[in-house]
Amino acid sequence: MDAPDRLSISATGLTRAFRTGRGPVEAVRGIDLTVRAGEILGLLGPNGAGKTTTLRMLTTLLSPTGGTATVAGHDLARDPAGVRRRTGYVAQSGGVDPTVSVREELLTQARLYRLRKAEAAARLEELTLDLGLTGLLDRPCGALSGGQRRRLDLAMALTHRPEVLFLDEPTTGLDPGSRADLWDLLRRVRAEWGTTVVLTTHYLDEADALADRLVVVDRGAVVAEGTPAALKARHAGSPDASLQDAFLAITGRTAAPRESAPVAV
Ligand SMILES: Nc1ncnc2c1ncn2[C@@H]1O[C@H](COP(=O)(O)OP(=O)(O)OP(=O)(O)O)[C@@H](O)[C@H]1O
Repeated sequence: MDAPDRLSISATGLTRAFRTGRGPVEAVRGIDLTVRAGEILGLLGPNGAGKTTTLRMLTTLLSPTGGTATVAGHDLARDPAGVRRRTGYVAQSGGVDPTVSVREELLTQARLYRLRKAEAAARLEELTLDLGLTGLLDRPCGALSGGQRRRLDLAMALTHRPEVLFLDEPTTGLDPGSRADLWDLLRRVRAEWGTTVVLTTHYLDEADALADRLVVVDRGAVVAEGTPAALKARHAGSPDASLQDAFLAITGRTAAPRESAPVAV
């Protein structure tokens, strides 16, 4: 595996403002971030904190309006193609074609990354086994369950063996069993390939169980960072306290996703 101190991501003053009809929105205001190779980093924050905007910048989908970053050894502004070659991204809602089979979708992805035919077939077999997609290859993507669909999204993002994998709320909407399966998968990907993983989540149990280190973002800026135990000790009084309490102390809000807001009956 990589030397422990090698950095996969180093961002300084990363900023993104949007112009809107109601004036400028500063979605991300000067985020500094370092992620070590092989680390699993959890990006937490209340709704609208700037997590997705940060991931979209680090994956080259959105240009920063300020700041610099190096991702997997490539400069974000000077070499976006280099960044794209070495990173994978699972967005909140992946764009697979519901009518196309899982096999076809994976092979198309392999072609997009210019894998040769034999290489693509070998990678397909490997990813199918690793991500538990055996038996699903001839199914249309639209017929997959939520958990199966996330595994396909993950397989697609891993097709080109990226050094860094970005995941935006990968387990939102999954049942507890499928969530735990995905955590195991991510741990396995990291262990086998040394992949660096950066994920956003609103589930604090997930952040606690999976992430080596957490960065809490609020109103576009980093407001706390550390291991789950360190954040609990520093902000909730004890390493055995709950991450919910630490998050509440840091941001003044709960981490609940928008759709889980209480519904009046
Ligand atoms: N294209 C855009 N145009 C205008 N404002 C935007 C745009 N994209 C994001 N924003 C705003 O930037 C802020 C940060 O949004 P972002 O989606 O990054 O937050 P988030 O932390 O991912 O939130 P959530 O947890 O709800 O997904 C929000 O106020 C959002 O409304």
